Amino acid sequence: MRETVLTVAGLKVTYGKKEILRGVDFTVARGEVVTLLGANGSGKSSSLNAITGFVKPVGGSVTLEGTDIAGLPPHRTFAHGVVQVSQARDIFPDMAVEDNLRLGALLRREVRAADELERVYSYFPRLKERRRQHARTLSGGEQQMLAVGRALMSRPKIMLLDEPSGGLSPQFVNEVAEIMLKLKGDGVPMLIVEQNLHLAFAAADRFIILRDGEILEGGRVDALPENHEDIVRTIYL
Ligand SMILES: Nc1ncnc2c1ncn2[C@@H]1O[C@H](COP(=O)(O)OP(=O)(O)OP(=O)(O)O)[C@@H](O)[C@H]1O
Repeated sequence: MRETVLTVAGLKVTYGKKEILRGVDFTVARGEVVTLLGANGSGKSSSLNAITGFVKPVGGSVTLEGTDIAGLPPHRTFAHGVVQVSQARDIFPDMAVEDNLRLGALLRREVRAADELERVYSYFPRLKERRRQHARTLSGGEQQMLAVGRALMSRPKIMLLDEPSGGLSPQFVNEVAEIMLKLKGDGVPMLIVEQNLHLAFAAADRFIILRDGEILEGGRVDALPENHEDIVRTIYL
């Protein structure tokens, strides 16, 4: 059994009176990639945001390597080693690629930016070639690389990815799949929310299906049949 990195137990989120997460439980082990699936509005992004601290849960616990981080604000969960890459790819368009990357190492005291830059550039040589360019001059796929690269700069204990394929053309979706496989090969634990099942299953070891803020089903990706029709039906019907 691999050691558990993240344990989410009984996680509850409400917006006003509306219950969005009604007690969600799951774990992510060291080196494991888990994908969180579900129809629109089932609570996938809310789960990530409640772990990172963008949304404060009203119940339950979030434990990172034995430390309860539930309810901490994002800069504190980040300092503990949780990093989220969001759909909006919130990079700074008018800053150079390298300056965007360096921001990723701030707030993580144990991390040396120079070492991490070399590591990120070895992942993404294209970012090294473009390190002096403004981030806005990068292609969509390269901007996604930059967002992931910046997240890696903090040497995260776990990386949360919200729709890494969001808004990208099919050509770039393949690039994102390659990035995720590289990270997985390097043992970075990941929790991925992704509508594109092909992409989600390309990297994930396990899947979890949310419906109306509860876990409906889960299992190992390698135990799924070749065509995913049943899963699609479970998710959307
Ligand atoms: N800040 C907010 N205030 C009020 N309601 C919200 C807020 N954020 C999300 N919701 C609602 O909570 C529910 C769950 O949203 P969430 O974004 O977690 O779902 P999701 O599974 O990620 O959906 P999608 O695939 O559409 O992004 C939705 O009904 C959404 O409208």
